[in-house]
Amino acid sequence: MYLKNLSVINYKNIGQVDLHLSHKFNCFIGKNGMGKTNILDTIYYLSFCKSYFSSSDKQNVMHDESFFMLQGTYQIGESQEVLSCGYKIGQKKKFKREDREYQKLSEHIGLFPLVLISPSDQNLIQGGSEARRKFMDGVISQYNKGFLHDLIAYNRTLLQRNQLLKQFASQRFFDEETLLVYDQQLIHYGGKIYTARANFIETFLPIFKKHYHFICNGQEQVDLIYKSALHKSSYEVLLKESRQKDLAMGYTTTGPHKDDLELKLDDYLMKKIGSQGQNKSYLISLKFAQFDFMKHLNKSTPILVLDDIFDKLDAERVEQIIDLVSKDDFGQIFISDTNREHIDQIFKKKGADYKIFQLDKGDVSELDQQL
Ligand SMILES: Nc1ncnc2c1ncn2[C@@H]1O[C@H](COP(=O)(O)OP(=O)(O)OP(=O)(O)O)[C@@H](O)[C@H]1O
Repeated sequence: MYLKNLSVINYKNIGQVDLHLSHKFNCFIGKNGMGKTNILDTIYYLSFCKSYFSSSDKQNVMHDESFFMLQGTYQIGESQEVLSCGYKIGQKKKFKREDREYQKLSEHIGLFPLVLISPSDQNLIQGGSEARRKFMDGVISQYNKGFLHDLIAYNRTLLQRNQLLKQFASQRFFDEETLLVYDQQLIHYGGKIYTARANFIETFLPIFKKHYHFICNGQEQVDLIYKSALHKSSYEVLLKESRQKDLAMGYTTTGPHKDDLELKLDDYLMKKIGSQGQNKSYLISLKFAQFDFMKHLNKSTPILVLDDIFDKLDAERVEQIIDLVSKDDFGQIFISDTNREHIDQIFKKKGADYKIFQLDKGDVSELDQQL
């Protein structure tokens, strides 16, 4: 599957654009703030029915305009499919596959798989544990349909249990029976979440290591360690042990909602010692492993979107990455960069099929390839 044509009207600073794309590499180059990320975001949007960067659709409409339109024509084997999304400020967005409008946008997720890597993903390494739980849960949800349901049920129960604990504290009473009902539900769903995450990391780790080794040319050792209080005791025991603490604090202090994924580089915490280039290589390897996972599960090669990933990487690592994604394991790739020189040279060397587009204040023009 690949995106053959892309049309955009009024999406952020992109006024009107119609692009015919390469089935392999498409590079968007231009100075800072010209709209490279915005174009990549429209491609993400067509796969996920939302922007990667802004949670409100109103923010995605070009200033002083009232709507945006996106349309993508995908080549899938011998046939073509058109996805389109229209949003008018103040109205519900309309997302269509061919001419059929989705009633539930969740039906669309996963059908046009895509993996995006952006500088904002650094949060996965530098941020708190929530970002890493989200990453694990996001990948698991793509292949384990029951997982999302368990996660939602767990979070809902957690919220209710926390409200109850707060009530106990503020109204100075204690109702063990109700607390135990919530405990039973947390134990049920929490146990499933824990098992799913543990199994996931076991399978994911060797794939991640393989990618990191390739990118850094085998010079550094990496590890991912799933941290959970449930390693030591059952959730039932943990909840009993922490009850007094929970009552004092007014919230649930232990459980899978506190899990983390420790990211290690040569036995040290990545967050503490990673250079900017190592951080980037780490992030790319995590996302490439996610790509492998999705490809295997969907039996369809995801589109890969690389937003500004080469900055801070040395020439050797850039070449290793391009080498890797040039292989047939990867399908269509979108890249943004401020500098065309190395991109042209590397693709020439690889003999890859590619197109280069120049972004200038939201206008896009296709450039001739350099000889
Ligand atoms: N709703 C909007 N309407 C008009 N312009 C917008 C809107 N939202 C964002 N912009 C503009 O989009 C530009 C940023 O575009 P983008 O993030 O795609 O840049 P970029 O080319 O990726 O830059 P960099 O190389 O710095 O990452 C900014 O100039 C910003 O003002």
